[in-house]
Parts: sequence; structure tokens; C-alpha cells
Amino acid sequence: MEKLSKALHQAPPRPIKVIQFGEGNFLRAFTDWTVQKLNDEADFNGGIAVVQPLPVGLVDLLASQDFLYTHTLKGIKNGEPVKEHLLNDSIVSAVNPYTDHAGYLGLAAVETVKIVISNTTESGIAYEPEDTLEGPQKGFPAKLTALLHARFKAFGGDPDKGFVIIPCELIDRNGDKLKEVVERHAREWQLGEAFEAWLGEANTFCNSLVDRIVPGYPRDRIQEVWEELGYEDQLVVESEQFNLWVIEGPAGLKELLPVDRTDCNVLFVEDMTPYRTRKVRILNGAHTTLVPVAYLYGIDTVKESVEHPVVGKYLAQAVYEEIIPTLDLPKEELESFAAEVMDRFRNPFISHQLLSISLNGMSKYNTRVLPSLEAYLREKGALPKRLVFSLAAMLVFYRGLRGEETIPVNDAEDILELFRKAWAAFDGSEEGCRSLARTVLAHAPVWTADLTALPGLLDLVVEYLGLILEKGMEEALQEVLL
Ligand SMILES: NC(=O)c1ccc[n+]([C@@H]2O[C@H](COP(=O)([O-])OP(=O)(O)OC[C@H]3O[C@@H](n4cnc5c(N)ncnc54)[C@H](O)[C@@H]3O)[C@@H](O)[C@H]2O)c1
Ligand SMILES: O=P(O)(O)OC[C@@H](O)[C@@H](O)[C@H](O)[C@H](O)CO
Repeated sequence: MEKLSKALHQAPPRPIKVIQFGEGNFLRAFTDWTVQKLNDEADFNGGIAVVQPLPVGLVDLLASQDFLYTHTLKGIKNGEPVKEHLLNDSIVSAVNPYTDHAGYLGLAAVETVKIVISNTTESGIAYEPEDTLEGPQKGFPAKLTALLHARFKAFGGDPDKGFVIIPCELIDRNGDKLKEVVERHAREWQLGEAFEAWLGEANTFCNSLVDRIVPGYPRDRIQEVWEELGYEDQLVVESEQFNLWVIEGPAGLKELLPVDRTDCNVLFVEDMTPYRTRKVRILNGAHTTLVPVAYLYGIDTVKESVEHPVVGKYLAQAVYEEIIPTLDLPKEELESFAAEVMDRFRNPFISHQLLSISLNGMSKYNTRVLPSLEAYLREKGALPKRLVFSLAAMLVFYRGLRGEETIPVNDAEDILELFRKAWAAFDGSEEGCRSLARTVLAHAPVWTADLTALPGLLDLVVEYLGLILEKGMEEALQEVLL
């Protein structure tokens, strides 16, 4: 079968207007899709230059396909089930800054670039004290600082040559956070007052919130997918149809990104906080709450879980009775958002693996579920039992066994080590459950606080942990639903 390349599709030449840090599934199915729409429907005429954020990544693979890839969108659109294969031809170059640092910095001198986009996961916007201006830099903010400095020099500090920077990482106020780290590098690397002033005045860092479910590469069905496409594409990415991009940006951004001439769902707002809270606590919170419970129940995908009579009921109770009541937005609006999310989870065309959501589950619980648990406790003076049950199930999930099967638990090494030790010391007794739960609740490096200090939490986790270990997930869950 022929491989996807320019021999199959010749992309129109486009000047680089967007520099994109990251080449993962999400960006290819979301921001690159938006740029493609802008090119196809709004005369944007802009290409994307991709920068690989880590030493290992997809840049070589992208280059081997002449930067082309297929994006398959599946779901309900205007009430109808729709499946579309879109050939994205908006990426025009890709660079690995670890092996071609000069090539990377060369992007700074490309006059047509206006926008910088990123998604380097929740770990990416981090300060790396070892990084220097000379590079190659390890951290994404450090890489960006070096690029901005090169741009400042290339254009003699021209105030019209700054960038609009829109990070898409799923962390609170991502633009503010990125700016803070970039400014710190600029100060510590002593890049000078003139540069620091240009950084603040000529560049805009926007906070943004993204929403689209992207299961990614259909590994288990790839031959079938290639047969359907008629060519081999190693970078196929699958997503749902739904999309929402909320951007806190300057007034002029609409002209820069004329999305109103496309059907992309982009909102320019003054404050993205309510959108973020609603999405992270309901959609991502539901995912994270669900994963250990449903997976240990023997289920593999989100759709099967939501449709399951017991697991689906558990999830609905968690969302409607324990998450929504803690949110400070009109109840009706929250319930309608949650209903839409449940419909998206039921998307008959998407097979979203629970295991893929389980990646870095502990830090996700901390940011996506724990705030609901704490607010519930504060406001109602009682613990939300389904959210606590999920925490207990997570402790069992991290043991890495579903019956005889090994669970490929994927998290930071220090977390995995914590669980390895805690489970190795576990003797099966009730005291053993308490000791294991205390170790994790008090010491997990991801918790923003010592969770054993939350009234009653340790006791309830111990109770649920014992229940799951003694009776199995199926029976334990029945008891929690009573
Ligand atoms: N997949 C989805 O449904 C979806 C939807 C909305 C948001 N997101 C967010 O997008 C992020 C990426 O998801 P994905 O599906 O594209 O994953 P992916 O594994 O396909 O891509 C991950 C990307 O992040 C980079 N990266 C990883 N760790 C990094 C680090 N420490 N520093 C710098 N860069 C790093 C990688 O180089 C790669 O470009 C997730 O963290 C998630 O919060 C995903
Ligand atoms: O992508 P992650 O791993 O941060 O989280 C898993 C899912 O909750 C997430 O990808 C959602 O599907 C997405 O955030 C929807 O917009």
C-alpha cells in the first residue's frame, strides 16, 4: 500500500504564521484542525512550523510523510452521525531543537509568524533551573524564551514583531503561568531591560481552555483504517466532532484568527475561569473518577462504562450529586453541560480507552477531582462517598492487577515507587489497609495538601479499600450505590 506523502497530495505553499510547540494527538486534532479550517474557509493562508518539545517525538515521522496526516472526526453533527476523513496539509515544517538548535532559532527570523501555540501536557510549563540561553533547553518555557530573544535581536526590538502566544495545556491560567516562567528565565539569564520591556509590551500571553475528546491513533484497527483510506498513514488521529476553544485574548485576535468565518467553536472572552472550572471539574473530573472504578469492574472504554447499568449509575451520581453541587454556576446550566458531556461519552463512533485516560491519574485526581471533594466537605460537612470511593479504587488500580491481568500503570516514577513500596508492605489486614492508605494520602508528591488532615477521609478510604479488596469491585460498588 502506498504511504502518505506529497506524491499523493501536493500541499499549497503557505508562509509560516504559526509556531507550534508539540506534535501530539491533541494538537493535530484540534489547533491544527482549526488552522486547516482557517486555510480552507477563511483565506488564512498560514502554515504551521512544529517544534518537538522532547528529545523523542514525531518530527521525523511527520517529515517522512511530508508533514501530511489524516484526521478522522466521528460523532453527531447537526443531529446526524458523521464520519469525515480530513487530510491536513497545514504543517509546513518540523524541527527537533535538540538536534537542530540553529534551525529552531531560525524560526525567530520568519517575519510572517504571528502566533505561538503549545500543548506540552500538564508537566510542560515548568521552570528548569539548569537551562541556559545557549541551549538546547530542556523546558518548554526556556525554549520559548530563547526563541523570543532571537526574535527581539532579529528585528531590532520592533514592537510589531511580537507574538500572540496561546498555550493549550490543561492547567489553570496557562498563559499567565507560561509568561511568569518566561519572565523568570529572561531575568535570570540577564537578557537585558530592553528585551524584558519588549517581552512585556510586544507579546501577548493568552489564557485558554480547550475541549475535544481525542482518542488518537487507532492502533488496534489501523490496517482496516488504511484499507478505508487507500494509503498508509502512521499519523492518523481520531477525534470527536465536538470542539470548544475559549481564549482570553486582546480585541485584535479575532482579525488574526478569523474563526468566525469557519464552523470552529472558538469563544473570545474576558474571563475563561468559569469555562475552565466547569469543564475540568465535570468532564475531566468524571473521566478521572470513572477510570479506576470501571477498569477494575472489567470495563475498558468510556462508552461501555456510561452505558453500564451499575457503573453508569455510579458516574451519574458522582457528577450530579457530588461534583455539580460544589460549582458556583447556575445549576440548570451545569446540568445541561453534564448531560451534553454524557452524550459525548456515549459517542457510538469513538472508542476512548480508560487506560489512556489513566495516564498520570494521581495528579489528575489532585487537580480534577479533589477540589470537588474538598468543596463538598466544606459546604455539606460530609464526604462525597462516590468521589472517595474512586480514590480508594485508585489505590487498588495502582497495585497494577486486574484479576490475573497486569495493569500498565503509567505515572511519574516517584509515584510508582511509592505504590510499589506501599503494596509490598501490605499484609492483607485492616491495619495494613490503614497503613497503605495513610502512606498514599499523606505522602503522594502530587497532593497539594496532606489528605489525612481532611476530617474522616482516611477512615472512609480505608473502609472502601477493604471492601474492594475483600468483595471485589462489583459487590463493593453495589454497596456504595445504596
Ligand atoms: N487527548 C485528548 O482527548 C485531549 C483533549 C483535551 C486536552 N488534552 C490535553 O493535551 C495533552 C496532550 O495530549 P495528547 O493526546 O496530545 O498526548 P500525546 O501523548 O499525543 O502528546 C503529548 C505531547 O506533549 C509533549 N510532552 C509530554 N511531556 C512533556 C514535558 N514534560 N515537557 C514538554 N512537552 C511534553 C510531547 O512531546 C507531545 O508533543 C494532555 O495533557 C491533555 O491534558 C488532551
Ligand atoms: O488528556 P488527559 O490525559 O489530560 O485527560 C484525559 C481526558 O480527560 C481528556 O483528554 C478529555 O478527553 C479532554 O480534556 C476533553 O476535552
